[in-house]
Amino acid sequence: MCHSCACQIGPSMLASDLSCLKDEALKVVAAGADYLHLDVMDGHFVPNITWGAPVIKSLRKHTDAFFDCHMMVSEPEKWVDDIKDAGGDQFTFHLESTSNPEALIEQIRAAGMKVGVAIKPGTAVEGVLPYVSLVDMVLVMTVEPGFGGQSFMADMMPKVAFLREKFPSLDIEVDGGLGPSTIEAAAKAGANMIVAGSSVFKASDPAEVILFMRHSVEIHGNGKTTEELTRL
Ligand SMILES: O=C(CO)[C@@H](O)[C@H](O)COP(=O)(O)O
Ligand SMILES: [Co+2]
Repeated sequence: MCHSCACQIGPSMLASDLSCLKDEALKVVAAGADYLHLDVMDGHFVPNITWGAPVIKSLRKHTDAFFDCHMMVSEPEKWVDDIKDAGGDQFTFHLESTSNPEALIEQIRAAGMKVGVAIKPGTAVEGVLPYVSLVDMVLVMTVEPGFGGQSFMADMMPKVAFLREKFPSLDIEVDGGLGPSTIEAAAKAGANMIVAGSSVFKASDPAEVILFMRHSVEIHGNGKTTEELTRL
C-alpha cells in the first residue's frame, strides 16, 4: 500500500508518571516523539477521569510540542475554548459524542485548532465519511476508550485499510495497545499517526521503541518521512 503521509509517533501521557508530567513529557520529546497525545476523560463518555484544560495549560508552559487532545467527553462543544486557551493544537472529538459534527468541526476551526474525529471500536467506519474532507485526521480506536494498557484490537485494521484506500493522503491515527509487537499490523493497514502509551513509558529505552515503530511504519506502510515529504 502506498500513501503519502508522514509517519508520526505520539506518546500517550496517560501512561506516564503523572506526579512528574513535565519531566515525562520532556523525556519522550527528547526520545524522538513527534507529538504528545493527551487523553481527556470526563467519567461520563468513558468510565474514567483524567484531566482537563488546567493540566494541559500547566504542561504547555514547559514545552512547545504539538498537543493532540483526545477528547473522551460527553459534551465536547463545552470544552473547545478552554482547550484552545490551554494550548491545545488539535481537538479530536468522538463521533459518538455529538449530534452535530459539522457545527463542532466549525467551532474547533474557528477557535484555531486542527480537528480530529475519533471512532470507538463498535462504530462503523463509514460513519466518518461525510466528515473526512472537513477534518485533519481520523482516529480509529484500537481499544475501548477509557484506559491505557489494554490489548490491541487487530480486527480494527480493516477500518484503517478502508480509509487508506479511499484517502491516500489522510492522516490516520491509531490508539490503544500499540507497541513493537502490534505496530506492523497497523503500519500495513495504512496508519501513519501512532499513539503509544504503555509501550513507550514502560520501556527501559523509550527512544528505541519510538524508532522501531517509526521504521515499521516507513517500511510496511510505504509512508514518507517528514524529511522526504519536505524534499518532494
Ligand atoms: O485513548 C486512550 C485510551 O482510552 C489511549 O490514548 C491510551 O492511553 C493508550 O494507551 P496504551 O494502550 O498505548 O497503553
Ligand atoms: Co487516546
